Amino acid sequence: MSSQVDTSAVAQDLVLSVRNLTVDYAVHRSSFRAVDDVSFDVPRGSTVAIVGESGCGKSTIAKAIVRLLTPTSGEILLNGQDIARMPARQLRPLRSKVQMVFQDPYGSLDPHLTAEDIVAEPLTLRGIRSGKERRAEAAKLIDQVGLPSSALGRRPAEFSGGQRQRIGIARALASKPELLVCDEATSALDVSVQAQVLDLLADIQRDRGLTYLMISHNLGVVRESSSHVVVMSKGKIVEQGPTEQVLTRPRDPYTRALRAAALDPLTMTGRKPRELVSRLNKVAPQGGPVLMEEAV
Ligand SMILES: Nc1ncnc2c1ncn2[C@@H]1O[C@H](COP(=O)(O)OP(=O)(O)OP(=O)(O)O)[C@@H](O)[C@H]1O
Repeated sequence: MSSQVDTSAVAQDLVLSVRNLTVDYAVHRSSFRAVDDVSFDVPRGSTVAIVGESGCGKSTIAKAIVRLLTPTSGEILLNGQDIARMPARQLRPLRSKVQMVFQDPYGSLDPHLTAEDIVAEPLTLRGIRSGKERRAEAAKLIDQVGLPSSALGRRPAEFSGGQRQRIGIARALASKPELLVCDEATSALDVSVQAQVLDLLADIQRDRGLTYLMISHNLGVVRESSSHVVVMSKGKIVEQGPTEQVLTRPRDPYTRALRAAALDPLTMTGRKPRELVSRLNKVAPQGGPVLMEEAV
């Protein structure tokens, strides 16, 4: 691992540049390639989305970026510095710069802690340790995500899904990150609540100049929130570019099939028609897992 800074990424003002990323999981005595030679850039202040069917490797990329796992090969340049295989000790001061908002607002918050404690936890990364300062900062963050101050003393079970996701966002903001990785951050929510959370994320981005990497299987969310999109299938990128262009004039047959599936009224009602699945499998790259019906 090199601690050198990549000057081309810095010159282009890329918060994140993922280059030739490959991730293998150990499975029994063998290994499974979940992400295969993936490269994309995330310019400062932008929102880049990664889209693709379940199992295509989206969360694995997210986990590699926040270093919940160490990739097999490739580079993850954060502000030009490769963190892909950086040792924990060196990584610690960079932890505050990248935060993650998880899919499941029910499972990702500690049920025993109050909203104040949850939001205050990452303040340690900024060296904020005094109780008074932590309480004041947590109150500010809770206000920024549109929750009343009375929320501070309540525990996760006392909130709705959308409110819980707001707490998750407040927690993610507490360390003053430069990059938020939102892994299916709205997919557990009702459509109207989903829109409110996306609006909140857009407001926060405007106010703070934050950069987002949005991971979603939902093309509607991708269209709504991102300027660039990376389309993945079976661990590989099949197409990437400006969101509007990729979604309105997809070049790759897989993207076209994904779009057709998203527009299909049967899919929108939650049913998984067999023919759509087989259509997606026909146009997906060779190798990797076969798309299951329930994955559409
Ligand atoms: N710890 C693991 N060990 C072995 N295989 C794994 C592990 N985690 C994920 N995989 C496999 O790697 C592939 C990619 O998984 P990943 O969770 O990244 O997909 P995804 O696109 O995020 O899917 P979803 O949208 O359902 O979350 C899948 O085939 C999955 O079964």
